[in-house]
Amino acid sequence: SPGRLQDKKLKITKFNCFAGRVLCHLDECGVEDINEAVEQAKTAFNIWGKMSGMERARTMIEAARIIESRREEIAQMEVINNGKSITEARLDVDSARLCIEYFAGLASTLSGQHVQLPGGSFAYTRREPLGVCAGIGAWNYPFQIAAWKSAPALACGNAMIFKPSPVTPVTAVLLAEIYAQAGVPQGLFNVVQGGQETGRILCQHPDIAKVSFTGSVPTGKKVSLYGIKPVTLELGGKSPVLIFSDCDLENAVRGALMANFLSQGQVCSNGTRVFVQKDILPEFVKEVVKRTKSIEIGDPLLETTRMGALVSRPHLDNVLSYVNQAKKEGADVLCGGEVFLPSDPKLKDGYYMSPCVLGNCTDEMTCVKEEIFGPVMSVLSFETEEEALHRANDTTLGLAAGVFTSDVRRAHRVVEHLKAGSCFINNYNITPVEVPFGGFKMSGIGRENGQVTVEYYSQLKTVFVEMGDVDSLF
Ligand SMILES: NC(=O)c1ccc[n+]([C@@H]2O[C@H](COP(=O)([O-])OP(=O)(O)OC[C@H]3O[C@@H](n4cnc5c(N)ncnc54)[C@H](O)[C@@H]3O)[C@@H](O)[C@H]2O)c1
Ligand SMILES: O=CCc1c[nH]cn1
Repeated sequence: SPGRLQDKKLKITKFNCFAGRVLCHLDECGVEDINEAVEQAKTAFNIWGKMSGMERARTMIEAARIIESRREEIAQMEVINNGKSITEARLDVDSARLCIEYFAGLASTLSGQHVQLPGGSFAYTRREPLGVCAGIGAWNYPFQIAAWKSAPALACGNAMIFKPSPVTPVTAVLLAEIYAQAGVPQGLFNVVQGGQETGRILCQHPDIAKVSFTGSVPTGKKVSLYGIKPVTLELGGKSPVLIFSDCDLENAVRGALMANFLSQGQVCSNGTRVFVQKDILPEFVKEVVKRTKSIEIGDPLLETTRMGALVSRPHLDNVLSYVNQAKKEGADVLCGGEVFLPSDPKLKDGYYMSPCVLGNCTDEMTCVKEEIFGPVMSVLSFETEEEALHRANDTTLGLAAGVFTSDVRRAHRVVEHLKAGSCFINNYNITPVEVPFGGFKMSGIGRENGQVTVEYYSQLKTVFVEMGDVDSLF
């Protein structure tokens, strides 16, 4: 309601990441707005939660169809929202659509179990929705995260109130429009805008049954303490990629680039610690540096661009400060790591930098220990499999890990010992919606995508049915 929002004092200023200009101002939602969204969601849930899975699926499939028909418009809006290249933004829109299609397919499969008990009695289980769920998004995949959270929530019969990051507030609103156009009950998927205070109010609301959060470890810790309600936490990473000398080098180089430079390096699962077996290190580094230097940086709306702008000026400054710190600690900047000025004068205030490869890295360096969340790859060398595994696992995080080798036995032996929720063999950073995604250790709790996610958006009710008399002890 615009009338209500105009009363709010706190404002979000959204910048266009690739030109550095003010894009819009938004009012932060407060208690009243959130109460209103929750009331609407409860009303919608009373309708949606009672529908059959097939009925819900039909509406969700319509939402997926609308996304497909608006693909280019959403992708262009995501470029303005986030700064990533149009090529990647289109893939994000596709992933959002596929996720909605996938969970629409699962909606009618939700079922329980029948258990026979003595004397003809029996019990059965029912998988029931939780109610009104909160989704909190990070800024790196704004549209996709909103879909990855809402699709399983809605498929299981829940309502969702979604709060995007204030850094990228725009495209989640398009998803709300699309669900409404597809015919979900009014308020079933609503968007509230704001930062940490809005997020806190939303998560702590007594009628919010579950929180699904994507963001940093420190914020995730706060969210996990908000109350006795189920939480899914998709947090940060500092993931390792192990490149053995028996690998297909061409694929290992491609994999290392995919592990570091998608979305300007702003990907939670990025494999930023690249461990390379000593005997192939010179060859690997030469090829990685050559290809990194040839990455086309600039206007993210151009088809030829492969790296757009980082998400904000403060974030760019932070990433550059990590590169400086790495230099001070003895790493070699093999390429990049500098502010990039596009030739188009309209883009001169955008947040661009050249992708960076750091050589001569050691495990103690800040660039190897901390999540930089920018286009900075740290290359380390190792000699034995045992050593590489020990060093790869020597972190409090455990989101993802990769291994490149042609030895099938080594590949499976290594992933068995890697302490990470998503492991890749001879590839990196693919996220098909049919498979679960999520972290070990401090990288998170729970999973997104795949069949298992149904368990995180529903609750199991057990019903005991007595067919005889009550055998009372009294
Ligand atoms: N594992 C994953 O799937 C995944 C995906 C994307 C990003 N990430 C992680 O997210 C981080 C970058 O994103 P970010 O900077 O937006 O993270 P962030 O933790 O700063 O913010 C995430 C969201 O939480 C909200 N928030 C902040 N304080 C809150 C509070 N006290 N209560 C409730 N909500 C609050 C923010 O407004 C934002 O919407 C990185 O660490 C990255 O690894 C993880
Ligand atoms: O950023 C981490 C991986 C991901 C992609 N989409 C949502 N999360």
